[in-house]
Parts: sequence; C-alpha cells; structure tokens
Amino acid sequence: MSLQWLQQPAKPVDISSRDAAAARQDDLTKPRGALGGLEALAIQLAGLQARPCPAIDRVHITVFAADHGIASAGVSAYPQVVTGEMVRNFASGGAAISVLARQLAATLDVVNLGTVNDPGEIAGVRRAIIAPSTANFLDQAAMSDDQLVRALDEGAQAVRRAQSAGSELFIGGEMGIGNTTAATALACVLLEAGPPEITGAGTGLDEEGVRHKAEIIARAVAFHRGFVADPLEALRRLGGFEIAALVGSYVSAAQHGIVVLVDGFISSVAALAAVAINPGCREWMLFAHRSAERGHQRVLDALAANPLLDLGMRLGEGSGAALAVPIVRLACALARDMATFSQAGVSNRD
Ligand SMILES: Cc1cc2ncn([C@H]3O[C@H](COP(=O)(O)O)[C@@H](O)[C@H]3O)c2cc1C
Ligand SMILES: O=C(O)c1cccnc1
Repeated sequence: MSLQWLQQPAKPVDISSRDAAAARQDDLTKPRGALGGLEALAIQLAGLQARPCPAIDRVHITVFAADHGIASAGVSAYPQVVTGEMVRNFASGGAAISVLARQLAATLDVVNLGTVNDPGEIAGVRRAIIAPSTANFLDQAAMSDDQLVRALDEGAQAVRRAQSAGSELFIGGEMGIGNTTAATALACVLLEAGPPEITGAGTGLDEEGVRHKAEIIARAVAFHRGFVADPLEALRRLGGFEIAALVGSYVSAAQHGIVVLVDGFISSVAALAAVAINPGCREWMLFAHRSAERGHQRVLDALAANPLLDLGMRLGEGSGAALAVPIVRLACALARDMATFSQAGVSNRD
C-alpha cells in the first residue's frame, strides 16, 4: 500500500450544468436570490453531479471508531471505555446517529479501527483493527507510517462501499474518547494557532479541565514542532485512526465524484487536513453545522465554509451532518420542482 493515490486529482466540476442550474434559479417563481443559501447549494450540487437538477436519494454514513493514547492525559470528561461501548450502541441502534440514519433511510456503516475496550465481532460492524489505540503523542508520534496508510485506506474503502451502493452523499462520522484533543492539536499545527484560542470543552470539561487540555496540547505541539510542515506528517504525529480514515474518505470521495457532507469540529479538522493534502477535494464538501466546540469557527473560516445549521450541537458521530440532509434534499426538490415564470404564468421583473 502506498499513499500515491492521495494525490490523484478530484473529479472536475461540470461548469455547464452549474451554469444551467444558476440560470434556472433565476427563472423560478420567486424573487431572484430569495432562497439564499439553498440556491447556492443546488447550484454547487448541479456542478458536482453534472446535471442541472441535482438529487440526493441515497445517503451513506460511515462512523469510524478508534481510541487515543492521549486519553491517558486526562483530557476528556468521559472514560476511554466509552469508545468500545458506543461501537456496540451504534450497531444495536441506540446511538444518536443510529436513530438519525434510520429516519433518513441512510446506510449506517460502522468501522472499528481499534478500541482499548474491544467489543469483539459484532454484526454490522466492520472489524479493521489497526491497534488498540494510537500512541500518546505527548512524546512520540500517534501513528507509525504503516498505521497511517492503513487508516487512510479504510476511509477510501468506505467510499468504495458507498459508491457500490449507489450513494450520492457520503457522511463521515467519528467516535473516539479524546479525539477533540487530537483534532485540536492537528488544527493548531495546520492553522498555526495557539492552543488556548481553539481548545474547547469536548464532551464537557469544566474551565479547569479545558485549561489542562490546552496545556497538554501546547506540550504536544511543542514536541512535534519542526516535523509537521507536511500535513500528512502532522496527521501521523497528532491525529487518530478515525481522523485519518475521515481524511482518506474525503479525498477519495472527491476523486470518485461523491459529495461529502462534513459534520462538526473533528470532521472539519479532517476536512482541513484533506484540503491541505489535496486542495481539489474542497469543492466536493458541503458543511452541515457549526459545532459548539470552541475551535470550530476558526476551522470553518480557514475552509471558507458557511455551514447550513447552528444548533449548538457538539456530539460528532456524523449527527450534525445527518441533521442537514433534509435541507440538502429540499434544496434539490425546489430546484427541480418549482415552476418557472412562464410555466406558471407569473410576471417576471422588468
Ligand atoms: C457517550 C458518548 C457518545 C459520543 N458520541 C460522540 N462523542 C464525541 O465525544 C468524543 C470527543 O470528546 P472528548 O475529546 O472530550 O473525549 C468523541 O468520541 C466524539 O465523537 C461521544 C462522547 C460520549 C461520552
Ligand atoms: O463538533 C464535534 O464534532 C464534537 C464536539 C465535541 C465532542 N465531540 C464532537
């Protein structure tokens, strides 16, 4: 396995479909621009799907789960055993993303990349164990080269499953106690930001907990400084298996022409890394929501992303992205089914 595939270009946007969709928006029975962001969404999707009237029927959600060595530094409000326990909960249908996937009639695919509390073989969970957890990146790289390659490849494999099922939209979710610490450390390096600016409460740390978490991140960033100019190396040193799998899935989805709906803070940091590695994949990303996690806005700004929802959510699992699916579907339905001025006999301006 090599990493050369990461550099393959993203599928190009179809400009003529995008232009046709933009012209159609101006011809529909509404004041020009009155559907705001829904118009921009339908136009972007038309270019990506190479048809003037885009549609999102089948949605594929993959939740990548993995544990983090950095969890032993006391950076989460919850114990590490939760990661493995939640894998079981995803499969048995009781997690937030399980409920949302059912409501959307979306495929829910769960990939266990390595949990300290190993739930073992479970129906409906792909077992792709890389290691029980990453290494503690306070004084060593989180992953070996080989582990990074395998995690990225698991992301690409999830996209292949989505494509074989005929899905038009890919949502990547994550589960891993401690992963807001890994994502924040990675964001600090990619954005050249200071840890206090972007470190947040994750699952619910108090003020003192957030201060401690920011100090841990600052120590880790200082240890790895000098080796993280390359985004892939930053990902290897400070990321996690599930974060790397998200990166691999985002790059692969753009290469295979599958639209991605990015979830919250952790997913957005993975998106930031994916764009740093292969800038062409930015075009294939839609951003679902603004997470309550402190650093999210900084990451969204760096990606020039304007998310669809702002509900104060801070869960992960792909839940915010799932929430935004009906909006994406409705934007497509409006573009397709609204009458034009001439069809409806409504007078246009001028
Ligand atoms: C029961 C439970 C379910 C979750 N589902 C997602 N997360 C979220 O919280 C974790 C990140 O926060 P931190 O860095 O503070 O540990 C990740 O697993 C993330 O997906 C959960 C967390 C818990 C406790
Ligand atoms: O926005 C997220 O993805 C998030 C925030 C806090 C905890 N877990 C996930």
